[in-house]
Amino acid sequence: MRLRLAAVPSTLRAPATVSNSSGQTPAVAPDAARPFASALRLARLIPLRRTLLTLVCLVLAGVAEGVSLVSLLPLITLAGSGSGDGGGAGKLMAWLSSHGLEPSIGLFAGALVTGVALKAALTLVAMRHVGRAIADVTIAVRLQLIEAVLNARWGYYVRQPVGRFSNAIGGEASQAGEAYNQTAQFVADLVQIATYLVVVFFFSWKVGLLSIGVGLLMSLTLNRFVSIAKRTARRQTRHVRSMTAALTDLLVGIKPMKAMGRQARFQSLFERDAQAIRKAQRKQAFARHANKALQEPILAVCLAVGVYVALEVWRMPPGEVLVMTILLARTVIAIGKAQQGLQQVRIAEAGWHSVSETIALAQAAREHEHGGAAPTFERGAELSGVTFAYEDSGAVIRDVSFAVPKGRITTLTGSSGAGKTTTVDILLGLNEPSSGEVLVDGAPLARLDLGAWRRMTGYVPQELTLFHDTLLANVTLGQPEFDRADVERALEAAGAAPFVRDLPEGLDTVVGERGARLSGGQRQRIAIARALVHRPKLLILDEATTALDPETEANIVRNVVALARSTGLTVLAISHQPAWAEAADHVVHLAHGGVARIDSRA
Ligand SMILES: Nc1ncnc2c1ncn2[C@@H]1O[C@H](COP(=O)(O)OP(=O)(O)OP(=O)(O)O)[C@@H](O)[C@H]1O
Repeated sequence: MRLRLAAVPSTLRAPATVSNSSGQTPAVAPDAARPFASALRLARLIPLRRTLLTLVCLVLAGVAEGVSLVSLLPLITLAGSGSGDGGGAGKLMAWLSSHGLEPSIGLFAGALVTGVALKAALTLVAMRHVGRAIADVTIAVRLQLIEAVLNARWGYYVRQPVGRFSNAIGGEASQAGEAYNQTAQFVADLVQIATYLVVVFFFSWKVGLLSIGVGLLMSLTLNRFVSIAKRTARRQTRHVRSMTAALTDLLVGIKPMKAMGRQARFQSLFERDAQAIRKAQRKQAFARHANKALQEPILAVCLAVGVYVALEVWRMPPGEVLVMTILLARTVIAIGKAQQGLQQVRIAEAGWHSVSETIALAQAAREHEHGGAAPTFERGAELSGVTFAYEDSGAVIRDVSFAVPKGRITTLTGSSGAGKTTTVDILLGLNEPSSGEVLVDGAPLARLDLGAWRRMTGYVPQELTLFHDTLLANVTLGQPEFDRADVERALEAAGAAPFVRDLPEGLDTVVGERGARLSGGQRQRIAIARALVHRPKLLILDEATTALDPETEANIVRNVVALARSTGLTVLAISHQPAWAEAADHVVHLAHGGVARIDSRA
């Protein structure tokens, strides 16, 4: 089954950037100022062997290209004059002769062709590894994000706009792969430049220095466009993230807006982001083209100066000057290509930085579910003197104490905002009390295995969400250990069996986006079945029957009471409905954040 990440509460207008609970960007957030830092962090996501193999292939490709370049000068010299001279070509031919290799056009032409062919083959192998690495990086980032997000504390979800995750898992994760790709290309460009420089220095240190000077001049002149591309890419990523978050929120709550004909108003919300994205894209395109376009004039000027200096000042032989010109041109072109590559790295990094910030924030909010003692549930649970305050607010509940005895039905009631849901969240360990404690069979929840405790419970929230999937998958939550018989038993207890039987496709009916193809009451009954299918020891219902007619509600209450009496199921129901108060063994009245009174059945 394909269940999506559960929708979580979010604000309509998402902030463009987020911080952790203390308002700080976490220490693990990427530092874009350090060159190659991002590439190293990306490389850690894939096997080291692959990165090393890629680097080795690139370096060997550089050596092969060096061999072909070194062969070029004597080849031209031999073709022109038939003999070597006192320059670099002459030295090379003398060295070859002293090692028993007779310099000839055939030898150098063979070396040239072999070098070029080897370079092409090795580059192909390197890029094949890069291709695999891109796929590995992208999937590793996605899995890391999913793992981090699913294991974060409850408070984290409340603060995050859900669209941030959709954006991160899609476009931004792909950009992480692209950042790796561009960095690999950039490294290949650097190896090529190094090869050219070695060859140039081999023939003439003066031309070597000239090449470095030209390269530096080109880098300094064009670096501004790299910075512009980096800045605009980051701005674009931020606004796309903000836009996606806002649109996701809007779509989740589109029904009332459509019903009231107010959706058009919200279009203006996207205007600011759309304008900012347009501006950033324009600037980025300009920076990319300017970087490319300015390289040719710089190259032409440098070549003209270089040829003039070589011929008129250094009085180099014309054959050698011709080869040097070729080498200088290729070096400068390679530097220009590397400059463009760096620009692409900076652009792709923006998405990678954004997704890694999302991962870092989720990891910083990691919940440690496991590690404590395995809980038992023989006597029941208890809140003992619990006080709790949300961030930046006063205490929502104060000194709350009551028991949820095993096999009994406890109803929690109180006015809106009294703190009922907050209390249940504390019982489930979703929120930690500021003082006081939750006890399960007398053991503090803080010392128990939270995951095991939660697996003992069935929970139906106030704002329930069904997934765009079949009824079967919605009840089992995709867990294969539950068969159709388990699901039918749960549907029966939840009072959903009759309407499911009437559906043409029964359990295989797809319920639509957030269960939109079912009525509110039908959705509630499916959610109750979902909470019962794994035979929990504690069933928590947060206003779970509010959408039902009194008869259907009474039927469900009867079923749940029968389950409690026959199986020892413990029930905690938040409800204002008389049916739950009448069925309860204990009714806990919350008022102004405290327990006003507890009514117990004689
Ligand atoms: N995530 C949150 N951050 C800050 N304040 C919150 C948060 N959730 C709830 N509150 C506040 O805590 C108080 C109690 O909310 P809670 O949802 O527990 O009330 P309730 O009794 O369940 O209300 P209702 O019957 O309306 O569902 C309210 O004042 C609410 O505004």
